[in-house]
Amino acid sequence: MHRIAVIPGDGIGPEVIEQALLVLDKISSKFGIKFDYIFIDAGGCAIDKYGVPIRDEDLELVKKCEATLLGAVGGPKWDNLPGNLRPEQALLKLRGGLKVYANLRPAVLYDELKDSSPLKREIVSKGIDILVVRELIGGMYFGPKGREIRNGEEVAYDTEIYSVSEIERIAKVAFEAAKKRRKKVTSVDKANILESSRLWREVVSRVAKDYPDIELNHMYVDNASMQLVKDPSQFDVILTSNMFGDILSDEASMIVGSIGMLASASLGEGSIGLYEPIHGTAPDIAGQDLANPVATILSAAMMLRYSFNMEDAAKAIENAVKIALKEGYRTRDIYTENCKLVGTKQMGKIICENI
Ligand SMILES: NC(=O)c1ccc[n+]([C@@H]2O[C@H](COP(=O)([O-])OP(=O)(O)OC[C@H]3O[C@@H](n4cnc5c(N)ncnc54)[C@H](O)[C@@H]3O)[C@@H](O)[C@H]2O)c1
Ligand SMILES: CC(C)[C@H](C(=O)O)[C@@H](O)C(=O)O
Ligand SMILES: [Mg+2]
Repeated sequence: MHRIAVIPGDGIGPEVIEQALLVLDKISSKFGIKFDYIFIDAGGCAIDKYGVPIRDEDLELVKKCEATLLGAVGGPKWDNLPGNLRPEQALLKLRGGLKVYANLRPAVLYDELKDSSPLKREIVSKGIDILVVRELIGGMYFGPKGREIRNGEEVAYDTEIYSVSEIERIAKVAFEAAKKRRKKVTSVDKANILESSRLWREVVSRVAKDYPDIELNHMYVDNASMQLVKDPSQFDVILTSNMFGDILSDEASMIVGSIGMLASASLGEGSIGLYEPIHGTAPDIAGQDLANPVATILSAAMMLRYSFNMEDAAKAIENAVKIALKEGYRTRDIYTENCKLVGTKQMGKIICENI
């Protein structure tokens, strides 16, 4: 029996979570393992219900679970609330509270989706298989921030701050991951301008000495965002900060077809993990059965792999997704000519049947 906190959230969150749970139910019956789901309100729906993005007691409940599966939070309805009361605060509280400092975001281009990538054939034909390792509980998201009056006018600030130990632990995650992959780490920073990036670069170079078999290169974030569309095949593991990782992972998702395909795992020291698609609540398509549930379904697969050590079950899900794509099923975001257009629910059903 594995206890999972399930946080559907807002917008398309509940729609994609519903499909991921159907997939987990199928895994449960195939692999003879029980999942105990604890449903928790967080995000805009919790603000409506309780007046806060996530209640303290719910955060404590989450901490007692082995893993958390989250849809997405936020939406225009809550956009004008003060920063500390916005739905997105729930995410930061969860990530910080669970101390999941390593956010793994794999961007893999499936052969079947080469036409869904906006990049030219000659670029995608070299293949794309990138793991973005994003630091998740430091940097500008968590540094000192505020508003005050200076020289008679209002100013606002957020602070990018990283300690040696924070950089060391995330760098180790990237190098360890590279060992099992193509043995290359590209550390992305802005060391030509930011002091925090200069420390980042120094520490990453130091950690690299413990990994002589791994090739390390450093790249400025502006160049990295350009190189990602020019020649994505040059990247294996991208190691970067919270803010740069947020931005680069959305870019990485589009070059492999759609943000609706990208899963993520957020891990700390133990096996407890937070699993969520990298996309948001997609208010423009919410409630219309248009969302691609694959990112959330693949996040559930990552949960089985990293928190429950169920490699076979994780592979069964990943394989079921590949078969659905091979058979030509596509949600609207990845649809190309001559494929079979399906909605959120049907995509989930087909993936379940393929397990
Ligand atoms: N992890 C999270 O909970 C999370 C992540 C990102 C954004 N958000 C929040 O979501 C809200 C909307 O943000 P946004 O519009 O900038 O980003 P978004 O990721 O929600 O949407 C961006 C675009 O991608 C499309 N899209 C996203 N997911 C999709 C899917 N599964 N299938 C098909 N198309 C998909 C949307 O329709 C939209 O056109 C904001 O409140 C934001 O703060 C939450
Ligand atoms: C909603 C927001 C707080 C979040 C982030 O910036 O981390 C999202 O964009 C993501 O990528 O998970
Ligand atoms: Mg993001």
